[in-house]
Amino acid sequence: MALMPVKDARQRLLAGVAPAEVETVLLDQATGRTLATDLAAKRSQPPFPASAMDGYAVRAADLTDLSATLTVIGEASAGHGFTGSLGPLQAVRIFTGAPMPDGADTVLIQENAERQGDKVVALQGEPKGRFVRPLGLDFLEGEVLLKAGRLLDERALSLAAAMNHASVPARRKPKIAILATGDELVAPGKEPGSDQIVASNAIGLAAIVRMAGGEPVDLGIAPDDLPEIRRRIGWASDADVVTLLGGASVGEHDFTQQALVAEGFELDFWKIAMRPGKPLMSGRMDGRVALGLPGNPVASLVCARLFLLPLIKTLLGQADVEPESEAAILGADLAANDQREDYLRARLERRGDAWIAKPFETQDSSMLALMSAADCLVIREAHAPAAKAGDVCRIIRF
Ligand SMILES: Nc1nc2c(c(=O)[nH]1)N[C@H]1C(S)=C(S)[C@@H](COP(=O)(O)OP(=O)(O)OC[C@H]3O[C@@H](n4cnc5c(N)ncnc54)[C@H](O)[C@@H]3O)O[C@H]1N2
Ligand code: MOO
Repeated sequence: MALMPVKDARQRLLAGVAPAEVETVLLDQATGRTLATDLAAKRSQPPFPASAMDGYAVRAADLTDLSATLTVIGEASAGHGFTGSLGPLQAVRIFTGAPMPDGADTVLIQENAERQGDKVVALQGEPKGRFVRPLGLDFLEGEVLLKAGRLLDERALSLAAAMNHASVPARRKPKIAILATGDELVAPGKEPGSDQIVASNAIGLAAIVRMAGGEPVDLGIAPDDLPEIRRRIGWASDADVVTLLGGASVGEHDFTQQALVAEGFELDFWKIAMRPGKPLMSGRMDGRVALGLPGNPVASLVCARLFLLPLIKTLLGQADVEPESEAAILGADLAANDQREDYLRARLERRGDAWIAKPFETQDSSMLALMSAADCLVIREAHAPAAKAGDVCRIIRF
């Protein structure tokens, strides 16, 4: 049976997924959230023509004759404007950020002025408007500066504050329930039995969810037992996405699919043309998504990056949800590929202007140490012909 191509599977997973609801979030709580609606400036910045330097507010025309002496009639500093008006051959001592006094059009910086008592002499002329920031130089009231779908990072949040928003409309954090399955699993820090290993996938998944702006909901570890897996899926009735780890393959202890269907999810796809990640599965119920990730730890993390991450971004209403890839130079020969699109763990090295991606010789999907040592994934398309070191390839950086 032909396996479903990775791109088709992702398209199907994301089709019809609506963004989560909007909530109002205080700016200092909004880091990493996603803006839900366009945001317009409530004020102009600067709200007045302002000095960009420390010096003297003057009229440029008065500096054409350098023998002229100007009289200092007052002072303007940030937060304390000069209330009067400046006439010919007058100057106001001014500091960075202060409003320009009426009548002044130029700032003479103090390095280019000689002050004696209440008099000041210019050491050089200045063009009109020098060192003056016009009203609205940064932005004008009413301008839409942040678009819906924008990730609220330090730049967006500073701008929202400058626009005089104390809070922003943001998408609710999508709830991503995570259930590990397998008789062999014990939680990190516990003593595994002789046939057991430590469960690692849920920890990595939760990290990806948090970094993407979602809220992980830990459903713990279920044994390979259908009723218990179903019971735990039931705990997640308010989750946007239910993620099951392991049990996705064809073995007699693989219950993921059965459990999801028994809980009312309609299976959308199962098995894709991807390595690692072949047994990936997705289902739907009333707008909620179920994702069955393969148990092999590397497969689980690669699938999370390629499927869960775009899903969370879609739930957050972000625009560019597809995994970002870039060109690099292959650092090793590779054999022709089969029908599964391959995501090879690789090291990245800078050589001159180019990035060289060297896949590890071993690509077993159980090997977390190599996964954590990798800088990127090299993408090998399905049926790609053999490639040589020095060929161009595409990579996804970590
Ligand atoms: N006959 C076939 N066998 C397998 C196929 C196949 O097509 N035909 N596919 C293989 C591929 S590819 C993968 S990937 C695995 C995935 O199988 P499952 O999703 O059913 O995963 P499990 O069997 O439950 O576990 C696989 C492996 O991963 C370990 N594991 C599971 N959960 C965790 C966890 N939370 N943390 C750490 N490690 C975990 C588990 O102990 C197993 O070693 O199937 C192949 N088989
Ligand atoms: O595709 Mo599995 O994910 O080879 O390990």
